[in-house]
Amino acid sequence: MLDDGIEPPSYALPGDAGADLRTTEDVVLEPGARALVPTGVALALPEGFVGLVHPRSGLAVRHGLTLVNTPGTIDAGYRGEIKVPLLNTDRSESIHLRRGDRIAQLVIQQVAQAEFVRVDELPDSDRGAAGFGSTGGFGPGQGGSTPSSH
Ligand SMILES: O=c1ccn([C@H]2C[C@H](O)[C@@H](COP(=O)(O)OP(=O)(O)OP(=O)(O)O)O2)c(=O)[nH]1
Ligand SMILES: [Mg+2]
Repeated sequence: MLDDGIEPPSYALPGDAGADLRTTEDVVLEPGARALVPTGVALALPEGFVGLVHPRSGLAVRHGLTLVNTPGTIDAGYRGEIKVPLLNTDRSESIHLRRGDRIAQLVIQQVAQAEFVRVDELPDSDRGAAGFGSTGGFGPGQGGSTPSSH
């Protein structure tokens, strides 16, 4: 920890995927504003792992708080302080965060590294090159389910 007054990342409940990260600073985010917020945490993740910084859904739903770059990528070799680019998506309410508040969550995963090579052709697949809504969306004419009217 880079800040002894701040709790290390912690899992709120046994089995949780995300360990909560806290802000070391009081922060006020005006509607639409963003701020790079320090967490007081620096890590040495083993090679082959990544830290992904995700928003907390409660703060997202209640206040519109999200991360500009969600999920943020913490490389295994990064030794600096984890910082979180917060964004207040609410159009009218500002968000007031206090030092020690849990602002985001860190999910640690194993990652594969690829070797990228040039080829003339790719092997066939069911999807092929179809994407970007090719299987349908929502609403009339989108090939998906139609929401009930209200
Ligand atoms: O939300 C984030 C995202 C990244 N980082 C740190 C850890 C990460 O290893 C480093 C680089 O992040 P990223 O690769 O996403 O940024 P970049 O713009 O590609 O910078 P770089 O050129 O340093 O890789 O910044 C954070 O502290 N918080
Ligand atoms: Mg990078």
